Amino acid sequence: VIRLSGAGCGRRLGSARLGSARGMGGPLRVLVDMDGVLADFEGAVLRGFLSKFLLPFSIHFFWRNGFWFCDCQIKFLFPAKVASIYESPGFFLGLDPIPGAIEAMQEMMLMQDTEVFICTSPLRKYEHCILEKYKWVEKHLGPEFVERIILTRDKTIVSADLLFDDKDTIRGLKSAELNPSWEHILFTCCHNKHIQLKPPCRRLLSWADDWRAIVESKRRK
Ligand SMILES: Cc1cn([C@H]2C[C@H](OP(=O)(O)O)[C@@H](CO)O2)c(=O)[nH]c1=O
Ligand SMILES: [Mg+2]
Repeated sequence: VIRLSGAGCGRRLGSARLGSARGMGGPLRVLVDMDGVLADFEGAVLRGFLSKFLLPFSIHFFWRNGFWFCDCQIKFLFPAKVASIYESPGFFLGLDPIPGAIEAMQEMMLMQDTEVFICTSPLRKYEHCILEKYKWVEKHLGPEFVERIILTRDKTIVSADLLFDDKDTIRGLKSAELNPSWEHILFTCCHNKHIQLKPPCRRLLSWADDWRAIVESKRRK
């Protein structure tokens, strides 16, 4: 294993491993984040906030006149109210799939020499989150994907070649791996689209973007 150090994408470059993330052999391993990549967390927060906390007419007025509140603003302005939305029963199960996500996962699952896992973190207040994430996967992707869920608060310790995740900085716990084995591909979401990535960090604009080229780029030369 040749360890490269270097910053980027909010994490240090992982080790440049010969072959795939597991040494010379084995299929290419792809981790796909759930919220913000497969399931539309941000859209549900925004809709939930608007329906639950009727915006005063004035904000509606601004709303109608183009002064949009995006989820980042409402999260900043009303954190407790926003938390009450995503901590409520049914929130995670009710999330809409991100456009193209289901089709992409089904295709990735069938790719030669490739294995895909859903790598997702639970909320600290996990009562509803965990079961509903599993139910969501079964509902939208089927039982074979439920077998492929990796639930962790620390994604840095999971060994893989690629991680598609909407978080700009993937932090682990105290024992976090400073050089995760995977390359983090930033999946574009409303909260990260303004971020200028430093090369060689890469971004996937949506599932309509060329995710297949990114996967193929990791195959052993
Ligand atoms: C609080 C919060 C959580 N989440 C998601 C991220 C994690 O899921 P995932 O790892 O699938 O992206 C989960 C726990 O933090 O909730 C958001 O996407 N936005 C938020 O504002
Ligand atoms: Mg996410």
